[in-house]
Amino acid sequence: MSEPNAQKAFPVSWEQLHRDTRALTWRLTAGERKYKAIVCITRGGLVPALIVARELNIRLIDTICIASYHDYKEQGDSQIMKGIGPELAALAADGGSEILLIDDLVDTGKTARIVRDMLPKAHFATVYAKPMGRPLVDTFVTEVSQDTWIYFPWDMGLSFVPPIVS
Ligand SMILES: O=P(O)(O)OC[C@H]1O[C@H](OP(=O)(O)OP(=O)(O)O)[C@H](O)[C@@H]1O
Ligand code: HPA
Ligand SMILES: [Mg+2]
Repeated sequence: MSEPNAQKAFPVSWEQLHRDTRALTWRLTAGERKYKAIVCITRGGLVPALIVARELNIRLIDTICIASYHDYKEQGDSQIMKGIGPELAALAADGGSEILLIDDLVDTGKTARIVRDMLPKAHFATVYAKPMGRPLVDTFVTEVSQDTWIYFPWDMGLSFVPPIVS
């Protein structure tokens, strides 16, 4: 689990996230598997899922709603607020072999473990991964160290930066 005072910061712009998610999609197309539906883990998986769905021309998209970080950077108990819907019941029946699970990142792997238990045969893809969660992900793009905090564009805004030399 990331500490509140992670040593390193890894800020990601909208453009970089778009590029990295496209790179994730290229990796996904390198395999033989074809997917009939995307299940994204809210909320962080929503933006990557949009981009992957557009690139793979998948229009059947569902969510698993999990909240595990209730305060800024502090991990609380995981809470499943919504599972997959009845429309995907047939696809989920064999464990989800034709389902692509998408999240923005794996950190400790706690969220990944929950969704893997729900859909053990689904392909689990994230844009970013930290070492603790990495073994739980099938495909990802960029690994950062465990003591790095990834700042997503929806959590940031433009602000003044003081000069290096003042
Ligand atoms: O590997 P873990 O230690 O479980 O951490 C990874 C999860 O934490 C974040 O979600 P969060 O629960 O903060 O909710 P959010 O997606 O709504 O921001 C992130 O989007 C992943 O889903
Ligand atoms: O590094 C992170 N950044 C943003 N959200 C997160 N949730 C778990 N780890 C992270
Ligand atoms: Mg999340």
